[in-house]
Amino acid sequence: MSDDKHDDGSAGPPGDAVQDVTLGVDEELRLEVEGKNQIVQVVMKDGTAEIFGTEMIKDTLYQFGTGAKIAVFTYHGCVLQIKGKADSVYVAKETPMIMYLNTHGALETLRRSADADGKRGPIVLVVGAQDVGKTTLCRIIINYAVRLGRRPIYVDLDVGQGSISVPGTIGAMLIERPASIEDNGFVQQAPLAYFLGHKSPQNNIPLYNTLISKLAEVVHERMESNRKAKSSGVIINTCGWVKADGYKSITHIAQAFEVDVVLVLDQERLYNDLSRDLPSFVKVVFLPKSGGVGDRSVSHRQEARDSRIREYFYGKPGLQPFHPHSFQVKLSEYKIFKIGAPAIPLSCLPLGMKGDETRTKLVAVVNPTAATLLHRLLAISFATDETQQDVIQTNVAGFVCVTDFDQDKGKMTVLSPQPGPLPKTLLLLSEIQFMDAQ
Ligand SMILES: Nc1ncnc2c1ncn2[C@@H]1O[C@H](COP(=O)(O)OP(=O)(O)OP(=O)(O)O)[C@@H](O)[C@H]1O
Repeated sequence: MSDDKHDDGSAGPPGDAVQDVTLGVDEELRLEVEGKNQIVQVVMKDGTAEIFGTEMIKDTLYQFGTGAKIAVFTYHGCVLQIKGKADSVYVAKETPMIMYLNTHGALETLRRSADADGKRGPIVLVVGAQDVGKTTLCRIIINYAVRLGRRPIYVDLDVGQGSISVPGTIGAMLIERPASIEDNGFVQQAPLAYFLGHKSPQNNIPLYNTLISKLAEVVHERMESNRKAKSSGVIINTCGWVKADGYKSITHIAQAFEVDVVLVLDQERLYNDLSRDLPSFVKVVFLPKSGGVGDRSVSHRQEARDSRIREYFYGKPGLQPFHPHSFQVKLSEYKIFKIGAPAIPLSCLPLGMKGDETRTKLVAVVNPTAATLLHRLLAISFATDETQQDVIQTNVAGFVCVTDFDQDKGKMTVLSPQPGPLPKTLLLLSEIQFMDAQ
């Protein structure tokens, strides 16, 4: 790596170091930005390169802010210019990218035969422990498919990070163009989101499994109604919950979505267990993780969750900002529910009732207090009647955050992406909190 400083007058904080980096065939530059308010700029000056499957455009400036952890990979070699102070910048010669590309090639073969036979394209499940690069692998193979003109459906079941809506939801969306490099994700067009209300599926497993079955049903319907989506198939991202109930949940997902291919990242035991337990027509494939993916601490995950919610309301930092609205709503005009009564010992349940049933029960939040609502996210449900079945199995329109509560006046102030009034009157209380410190 050469490290020559120069001052060409282009964008970037003055006085920052400029590095020119030449990458050879199949090499990757890994870059991490940790410091507060730090920005690193990357320009590809020559050759070809991509960031998690999205092609970089020559002589275009890409900016990465605090928390960015990216890899610029090249199949044919390139020259990059990096400006600004990154906390870690290094070139890796060993990457699993060729294996990921081959996986894409195999999926593309399945898509081609689906096209020819008028059948469904591959339904692919990506599994592995936490922090092995599942979301990144999904992004790479979706980008490769979209670059060939495919329109796959992306399903995100990772409630902890919630890349399709906010944390605490699972969802799906049709992908029509590659992920944005700077926005660090796919453009959200009419995403379909279902409400769990917890940051981990373990907090309400029966509800999580019910939502998965419902989402699978809707995704299958959407595939049938869109020829291109049908042959392009589905890519499903999961959370890193792989043991005991987590393993059962993976097999439930595989069954509900009628998965054809499972990509197991990094864990041989999981690969062996799934190869043994899933039907023989399901192809289970083991893939190594990238050396660039590192473990994230609990606090780092919490920060990632907070910044995902902040982005939902305010947009990505440093990029085109959103302008959320803040307004008061009268509590008497809305009905607030939470899903799931506390678990009751089996011996105390009425005859014939299963323990699981209490966990999907709709519980009205009557006379809420500041302690119940303040800083909580509320989902706005599209449900048209207040039956448990309808509310649980209906997708949500979006979210607001309660920023103030006036018990005497019976009003709360909400932060909302849209101006008031709220489009629906049925609200669902999430356990997830957000401190609006803009
Ligand atoms: N090759 C790479 N080089 C550097 N950073 C990478 C690379 N691949 C992925 N990352 C970064 O590693 C972090 C974790 O990756 P990712 O979110 O894909 O893991 P995950 O398994 O989905 O995590 P989770 O368990 O939270 O679902 C992300 O910030 C991602 O940008």
